[in-house]
Amino acid sequence: MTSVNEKHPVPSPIDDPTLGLGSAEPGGFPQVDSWTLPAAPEDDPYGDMVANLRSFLDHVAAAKPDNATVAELAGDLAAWRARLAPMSVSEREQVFAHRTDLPGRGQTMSPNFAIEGGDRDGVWGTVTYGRYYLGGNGAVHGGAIPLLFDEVLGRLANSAGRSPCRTAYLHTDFRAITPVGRQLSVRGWFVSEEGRKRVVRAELKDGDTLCAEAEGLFVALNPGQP
Ligand SMILES: CCCCCCCCCCCC(=O)SCCNC(=O)CCNC(=O)[C@H](O)C(C)(C)COP(=O)(O)OP(=O)(O)OC[C@H]1O[C@@H](n2cnc3c(N)ncnc32)[C@H](O)[C@@H]1OP(=O)(O)O
Repeated sequence: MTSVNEKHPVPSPIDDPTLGLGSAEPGGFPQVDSWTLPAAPEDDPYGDMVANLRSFLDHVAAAKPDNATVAELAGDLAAWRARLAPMSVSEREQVFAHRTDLPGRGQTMSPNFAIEGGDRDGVWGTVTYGRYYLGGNGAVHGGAIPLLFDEVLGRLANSAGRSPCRTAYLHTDFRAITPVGRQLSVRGWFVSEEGRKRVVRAELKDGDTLCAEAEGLFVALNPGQP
């Protein structure tokens, strides 16, 4: 299946052979061993590219471009898609979301969580939601907040030499609107760890205002579980 756009047909992800994931990997994603993150190298084109990609998405969301600009952009994007398609690799080899030394883990799907510190029991840092995450009337989209919590708590629950685990539930309470374009503080901490079950909580604050809080249960994977 392709898009209706004649000039730059876009294959559906289902039909695009360059987007295959490679072989399934029991045990899930690579582990995060510690919050003591290595410093990103000074000359880091990947980090630079991801930062620009995030900013690009914010500008796409904020702009009201004329048709000529939109057509030119569509052409540029189509050219980049064609250039990247032959470079597609398996999940284990991909760079996107595997750069734990970069803010936001070097990806653009979840909000740009910048870690300030952490230990075996907790993690803290900041996040600034760009215009891309706008739900309406200055507030962040409600779905983008659990996305942040899953990222923060998922990393915490998988950290410090713990075995890989997955989110079983993630309960979010929205206490006040979460503003777009402000630096917010984020904190996640362990509540309990019993057998395979890891209960963790997190909060998102704008200054002293509690915007949202969450509790997650992460269950350690048994051998062979995807
Ligand atoms: C560089 C890379 C960085 C890596 C950094 C990565 C950061 C991002 C991390 C993102 C993490 C994700 O989003 S992971 C993706 C979203 N999650 C998923 O896709 C998970 C889908 N669900 C599952 O696969 C499964 O349901 C599991 C594995 C969670 C659990 O299944 P299971 O293994 O069969 O275990 P099961 O016996 O059911 O449950 C074990 C115990 O947990 C309890 N339990 C299980 N589910 C629940 C529940 N929803 N609510 C209450 N309790 C529950 C059971 O009652 C039981 O308690 P008791 O009887 O023992 O007392």
